[in-house]
Amino acid sequence: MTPAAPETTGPEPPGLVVAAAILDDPVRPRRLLAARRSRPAELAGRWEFPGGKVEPGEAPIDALVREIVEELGVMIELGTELSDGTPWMITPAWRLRVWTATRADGREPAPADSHDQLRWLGRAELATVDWLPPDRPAVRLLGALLR
Ligand SMILES: Nc1nc2c([nH]c(=O)n2[C@H]2C[C@H](O)[C@@H](COP(=O)(O)OP(=O)(O)OP(=O)(O)O)O2)c(=O)[nH]1
Repeated sequence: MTPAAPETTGPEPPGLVVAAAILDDPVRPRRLLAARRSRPAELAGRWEFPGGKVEPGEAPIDALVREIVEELGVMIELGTELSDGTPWMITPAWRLRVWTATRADGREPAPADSHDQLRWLGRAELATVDWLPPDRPAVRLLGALLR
């Protein structure tokens, strides 16, 4: 019988990417904010939910609020988690969690370094941008949420 491998040599747990599906209104959402990546080269031009990687020791929700301030210059208030306990796979090493959100201050989101374009998409426009593949299940759920 092969002895069990010591736990310390087990695979690393996947890292977590957190992202926000920012809606124009918390009660009657009609539009979703999509962001076009400006980097790295292999992802530039693809559309996503703004967000980023959770740092070691950081709570996912804190990471998400931090990333949105850095990337768009706005404070958000989080709604429900679309991934609902089952993060979506990005690669074997990375998982994606997505929350709905709305703006908590009166500011209009503006792209910094990570994105070169933002677009508020209505339900009928959701399929008009080239979403990163891991985002597509969330985009489908949002299609049912928008009026
Ligand atoms: N931010 C974001 N990343 C996504 C989404 N969907 C998806 O597959 N990803 C992938 C793209 C990247 O490989 C990875 C996130 O990397 P990132 O570059 O946004 O993270 P970060 O801001 O923390 O930047 P860094 O530490 O890599 O410089 O997850 C999404 O909706 N939002």
